[in-house]
Amino acid sequence: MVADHLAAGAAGRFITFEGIDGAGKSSHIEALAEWLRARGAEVVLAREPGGTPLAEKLRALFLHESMDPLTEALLVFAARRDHLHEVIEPALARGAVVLCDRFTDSTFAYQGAGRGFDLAVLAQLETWVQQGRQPDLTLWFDLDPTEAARRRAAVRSADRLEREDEAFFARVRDGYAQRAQAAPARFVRIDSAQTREAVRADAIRALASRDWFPAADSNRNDDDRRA
Ligand SMILES: Nc1ncnc2c1ncn2[C@@H]1O[C@H](COP(=O)(O)OP(=O)(O)O)[C@@H](O)[C@H]1O
Ligand SMILES: Cc1cn([C@H]2C[C@H](O)[C@@H](COP(=O)(O)OP(=O)(O)O)O2)c(=O)[nH]c1=O
Repeated sequence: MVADHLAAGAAGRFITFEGIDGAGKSSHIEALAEWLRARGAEVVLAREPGGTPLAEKLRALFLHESMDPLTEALLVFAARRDHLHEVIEPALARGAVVLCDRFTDSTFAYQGAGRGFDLAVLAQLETWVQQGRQPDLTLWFDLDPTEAARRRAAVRSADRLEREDEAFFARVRDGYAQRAQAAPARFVRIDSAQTREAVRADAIRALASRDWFPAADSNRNDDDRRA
């Protein structure tokens, strides 16, 4: 059970990456993982929907089959439940840093704000599935939908959600803004219209500002430093 891990006192950090498709979040996850490893962290890379064999099967259904918004929500939360149980909670319990490409803010933004699905039902599913688990930090890569569509078109063919129009992505973006406003201590907004280098620097600054990850040198004890 998820709750068993929580009861054991999870020591790790759970960091999520959010934004509309094409905003640039996936481009920076590996660099942030390297930054964390340089500070001695065990890093677990994850994505949603997906991250376990079962959740990856649900991801394939979710991305390629038509379905109504409740079915979408149930599928992503089913995948999330398996992912939490099999990967995220055990990793946090052993002190790892989990970097997850999308999590429940995506559900509120896409199924809630984008599709117009009932936010109260999503909140109920969130409670059942997560049992109190929330990200410690969420990096929101924020980009204008027109520019995001341009970036996507340059590099990949669209899946079912990416074929939605710009009005849909404008609503999804508003959905993120609402989630950020409701949880300002957890969210850091990153201006993704900047160059890749500037976006990466902002993302690293957001991690560094938390004081959770001391530089490798400061892990040494005083005797080491005097030597
Ligand atoms: N700051 C940036 N400026 C211009 N292009 C970018 C920037 N960041 C990412 N890209 C490009 O935009 C595309 C989408 O980026 P990606 O990281 O896959 O977005 P996401 O994971 O948010 O959907 C990729 O081709 C990527 O190289
Ligand atoms: C996690 C999640 C993703 N999604 C959507 C957002 C994306 O369009 C799609 C797959 O996410 P992702 O693999 O992150 O796509 P990308 O690399 O293009 O950002 O699933 C939801 O609609 N609800 C959710 O709860």
